[in-house]
Amino acid sequence: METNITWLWLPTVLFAHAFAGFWLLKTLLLHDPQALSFCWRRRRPVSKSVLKARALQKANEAACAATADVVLHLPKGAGPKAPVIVEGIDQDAEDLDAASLDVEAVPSVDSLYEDVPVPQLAGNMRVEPLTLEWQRLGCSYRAATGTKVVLQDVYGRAAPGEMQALLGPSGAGKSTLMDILAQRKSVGTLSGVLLVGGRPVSRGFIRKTAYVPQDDNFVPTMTTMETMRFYAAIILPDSIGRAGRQQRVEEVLDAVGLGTHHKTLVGGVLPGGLMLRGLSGGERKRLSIAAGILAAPSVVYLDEPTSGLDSFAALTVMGYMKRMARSNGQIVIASIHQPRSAIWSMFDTVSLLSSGRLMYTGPRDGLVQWFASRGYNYDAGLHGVASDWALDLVAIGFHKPKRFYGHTITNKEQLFAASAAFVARYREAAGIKGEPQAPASAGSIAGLSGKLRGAMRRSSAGGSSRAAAAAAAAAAAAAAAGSAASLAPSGASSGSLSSASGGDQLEPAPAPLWATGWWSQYAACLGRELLAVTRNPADVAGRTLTFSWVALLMGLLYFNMPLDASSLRGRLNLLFNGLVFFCLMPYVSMSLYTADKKFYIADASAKLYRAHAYYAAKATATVPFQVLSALIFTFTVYGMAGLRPGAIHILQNGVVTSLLYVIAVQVLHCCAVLAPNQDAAFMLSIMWSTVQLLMSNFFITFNDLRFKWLSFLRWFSALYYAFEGLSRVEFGSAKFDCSGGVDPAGVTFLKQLMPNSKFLNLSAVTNALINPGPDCVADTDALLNYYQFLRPFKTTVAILLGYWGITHLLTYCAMVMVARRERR
Ligand SMILES: Nc1ncnc2c1ncn2[C@@H]1O[C@H](COP(=O)(O)OP(=O)(O)OP(=O)(O)O)[C@@H](O)[C@H]1O
Repeated sequence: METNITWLWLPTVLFAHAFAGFWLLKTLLLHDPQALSFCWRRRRPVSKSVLKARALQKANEAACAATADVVLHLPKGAGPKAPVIVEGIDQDAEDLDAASLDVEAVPSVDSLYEDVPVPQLAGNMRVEPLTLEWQRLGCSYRAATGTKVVLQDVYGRAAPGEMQALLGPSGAGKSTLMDILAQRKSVGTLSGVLLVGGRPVSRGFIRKTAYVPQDDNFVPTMTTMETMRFYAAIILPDSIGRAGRQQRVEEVLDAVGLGTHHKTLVGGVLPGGLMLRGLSGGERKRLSIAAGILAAPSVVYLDEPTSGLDSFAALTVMGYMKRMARSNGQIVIASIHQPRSAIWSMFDTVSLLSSGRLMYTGPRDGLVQWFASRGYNYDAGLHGVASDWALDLVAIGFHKPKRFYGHTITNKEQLFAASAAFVARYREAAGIKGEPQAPASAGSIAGLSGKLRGAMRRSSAGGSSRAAAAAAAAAAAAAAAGSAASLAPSGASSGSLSSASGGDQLEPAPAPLWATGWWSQYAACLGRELLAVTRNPADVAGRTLTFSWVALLMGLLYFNMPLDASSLRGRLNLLFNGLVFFCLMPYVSMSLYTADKKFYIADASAKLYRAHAYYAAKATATVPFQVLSALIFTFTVYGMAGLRPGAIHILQNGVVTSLLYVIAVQVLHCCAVLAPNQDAAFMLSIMWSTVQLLMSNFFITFNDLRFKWLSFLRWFSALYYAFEGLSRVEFGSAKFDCSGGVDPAGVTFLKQLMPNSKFLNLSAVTNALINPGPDCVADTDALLNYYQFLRPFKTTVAILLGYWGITHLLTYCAMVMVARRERR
């Protein structure tokens, strides 16, 4: 007798393959739009925006090529000291390079990049020029060996239109300082004062800043345009409107030279290890910058913007930033290693750190003068670019040949003495009274903003006046440089915002913490999640196929089970095996869950969106696909094996299996968030899975437990509840025909197992077992009683729903907690 339900499993299998094929094809076409060109040959019209972008790109390249010419075209026979003949040099660059390179000049940024467009601000967007000032900043961590001070007594200031370099050897504290300034620091004991426009920094200040990290946080399967639209939807205010957002995105992409790459995938390594071709390293960096400047921030922090770029790409990126800062009155603070001379000349001011101490802060050309006043002399012919020399000077722990370095800093004592001298000079010139900052003690680890705000309140109570702070900083910098140079950077002061960089502080307008509402954030995150899951071949498409193929295998093994008592064991085994598969299958996606965590932490540190908006979007985007996969598996196996007929039973089976699968996914996701790394996440998950299997009541019934009290573990086994639910659906109030009797092979086995049983050897007994009669009926409620599966189906579903809800709650709390703890 045919028991398999063809109308159920065959369409399910066909649908699964068509569904997975659809997403795979879409992904293929995204990677290679010409992949199906053998099917049709049609030239796609080039859109107006792409044509415009191509023209701009050409202009950009021409400007950059001109740069290359200027720098490379030395007069014939020119030696290292021969003058370079260029036109249009900038006075600052000339001063610097005369001193540092012993060449006449490096061309000015303005002359190099005058043709490169700086994006106009869309609609009613405007940059709010702000001054930034920090005093006595400190940071320490609790370590096994005691308190580890990584930043101490750091001062500085930045004015609108200024580009400031953060220099220092590895481990000097540059990233720590930048994290504090960008309000991203969430670990460690922090101290000091951060003033914006002379006022204590407020929560909303982060909306006026952009932090461009060294490693970006883009979804590899999204195009540049989709990526920018996501950021636009999150960080541009709702009032700009859809058209305004699109205009701004196009402008910024054009400006950073990505106007012709709207449809290029970002690319990179997908969670799971698949490598996607996409943007080059330099293009990714430009995309990071584009995302950073989208909302016209007042302050842009760049964490090592040139790392990983070739020197030409580095020059292009920094040249663009310089022009943007100057044109829009934005502050750019960039941590940087070994800038080439042309890039070094772009910086207006410098902060030099070493071992967490401030070695210098002030105008770029005051750096050499300050150290010269301390007896550390710079020889341009010998030492190269001044920044390289300064880095060498403050690096300790290495052998420094005297012939090359002359008088230099070689140990901590000398380093701390030089730092103390600079800080004392700075404080004296700024009129800052009181003791210098003591090392931040290892107190409780607090969130950055709370800690800083606390510190700022104390500072305000101390009567620090805004005007005095500004004037003091300027005076200090001038004094520190030992020259008449003012803090106002030459570039900024010559620009339209010169007044802003003088003594008057620009006060910030209050800003809300979030640029957009909950729904806008939810919609943007949902769109991004959908693109991420549907375009990753290992996600939706790969999982659908895996579910379908495993189901086909399982269905073939149990194909067409007879609808009588002889199939009872097979049915029970099949139900259990299917549930085990649902518990194990989420392991294949562990890399996706750990990648999600990394993504969220990075976005949370930039305060891009509300945690609940993100979480709700993630669940909305992923749960339907999870349920679909579970149903594809269930319907295929159910139909092929021929489980209990009836639509209601099929539906109830699907509800339970889907619930178990989403629970298993959620538990593994939670483990990935809680665990410090993927290995630990696997360990946690395996502990959970072991409890699921052992406490399912299948391998060992609770009645058979040696230590009965251990049966409390069943409350943690979602597999147990699901098994109970499925058993009730399959066997509840069912009557199975048993007229076929017990399999004769089984009876023979019993006889061999118990050779002394006289009763079994009676032929009447054997016959009764093999031929129990035509009216034999097996009441499967006895089976349910044996396993103590007595709960009503609805109760089981309610318990599974509650279990799922709790796992979501745990994951959400863990995610928020982890994001608070670690930001990088
Ligand atoms: N969470 C932490 N716990 C303990 N020490 C830390 C922590 N984060 C950073 N540090 C230490 O703080 C010091 C400064 O680190 P930071 O990353 O700011 O330096 P950096 O100048 O940016 O270095 P690099 O140029 O190599 O990136 C380093 O010694 C680093 O080991």
